[in-house]
Amino acid sequence: MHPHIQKLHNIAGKTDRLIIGLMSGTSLDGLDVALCRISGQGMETGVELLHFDTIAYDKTYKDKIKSVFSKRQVDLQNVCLLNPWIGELHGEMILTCLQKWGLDATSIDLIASHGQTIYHSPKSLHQLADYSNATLQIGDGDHIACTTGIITCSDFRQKHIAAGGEGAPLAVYGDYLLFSNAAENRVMLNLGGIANLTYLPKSLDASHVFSSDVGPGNTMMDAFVQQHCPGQYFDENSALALQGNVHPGLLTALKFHSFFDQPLPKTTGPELFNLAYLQDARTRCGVREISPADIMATLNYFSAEMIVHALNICVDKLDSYELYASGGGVQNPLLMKNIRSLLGGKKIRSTADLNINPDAKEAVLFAILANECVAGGKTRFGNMKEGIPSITMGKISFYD
Ligand SMILES: Nc1ncnc2c1ncn2[C@@H]1O[C@H](COP(=O)(O)OP(=O)(O)OP(=O)(O)O)[C@@H](O)[C@H]1O
Ligand SMILES: CC(=O)N[C@H]1[C@@H]2OC[C@@H](O2)[C@@H](O)[C@@H]1O[C@H](C)C(=O)O
Repeated sequence: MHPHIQKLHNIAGKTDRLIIGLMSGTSLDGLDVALCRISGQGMETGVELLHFDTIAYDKTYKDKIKSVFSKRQVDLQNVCLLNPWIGELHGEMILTCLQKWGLDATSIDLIASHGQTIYHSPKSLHQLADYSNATLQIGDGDHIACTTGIITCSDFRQKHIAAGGEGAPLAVYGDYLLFSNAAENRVMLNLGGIANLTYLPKSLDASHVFSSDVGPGNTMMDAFVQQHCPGQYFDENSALALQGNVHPGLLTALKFHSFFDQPLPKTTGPELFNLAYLQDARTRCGVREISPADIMATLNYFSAEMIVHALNICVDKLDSYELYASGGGVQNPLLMKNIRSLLGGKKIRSTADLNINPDAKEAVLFAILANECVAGGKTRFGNMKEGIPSITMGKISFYD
């Protein structure tokens, strides 16, 4: 047996594992790095979040990614160069975190790397008969493994597509293992660039778990701020949106898209919800002059309304449920206020109430996917109808 297979076998046999989960999302704000101690597997999974940091991306990084991000026409050499470049950079960022936390790479069992999505194209977007759902994450795992000397599990989304899914949302797998609770129905709402939700029935029946993207979270607001306020990346504390009013005509035009008529589950990304989408809605609503503050107030309300629309479909026949939010959008006060008021004042909890920092949640969930990849795989979701194939995801990279 190759010594590295033996090493993996030993890791799989441990009672708990130190796993670093990485998430670099659609907002391109930074790399989320979550060091987790994970015990058990499946419904017996236990997680302790030992350290969490977001390593902010500098302007150079953002510009490099933006040159290929969610664009149909790109310089292919650029994509080729960025794939190892991001892997090495993410590896170096991990080494920086480990130094800061006073830990040696040899003490870490695994890295779970999401990579950087540069294009997400479910069939509903490309509509090409000869092709299936497709998604592309770069930042290759071999480069992370060789840079850090830590076995790396990466590229989780391809298996999901190979098994008939759309490659997302994957959070549902970890949400189910970590947050399902027999005392209450739960909806986990992640407010990232794209908003998504997971429904966790109190029956704990994996075949009734449900998950879907629902539309834009922050992505259109971020894109508009970046265009309108050079040097700013997002509408900090809703400052711009709070100065404006919702423009009813623009709101109606924004909501008029076939994506919102498609049944759940579905997935999407900035390939659809971008400045061109906004421009198209502005043209269709026919009003030339709308102030930037009104546009931002309208985009904010648009995200909230479409999130609540999907949420209401998802919880339609339930007597009761508790809502737990996570992701950067939790820090957008107007977005939270709009969601709350559209839900009739319902209390919105945070995953902090479940002991997981809402900013760290997605990185932790990828650590759980890696744990399942090496030591789990026994949970049967078994309801392919709902886009959640019963599979183990991730590819293993050794450093030797
Ligand atoms: N103080 C704040 N005020 C307003 N918005 C904020 C604030 N802090 C963070 N955000 C929003 O959160 C975003 C980052 O969210 P997050 O890190 O969850 O996104 P992501 O992981 O890239 O997204 P995704 O889950 O779609 O991949 C920022 O781009 C911004 O829109
Ligand atoms: C293709 C891709 O990267 N999708 C992301 C994105 O960001 C949010 C939403 O769109 C979600 O579907 C997904 O990420 C989370 C982590 C998921 O798969 O659950």
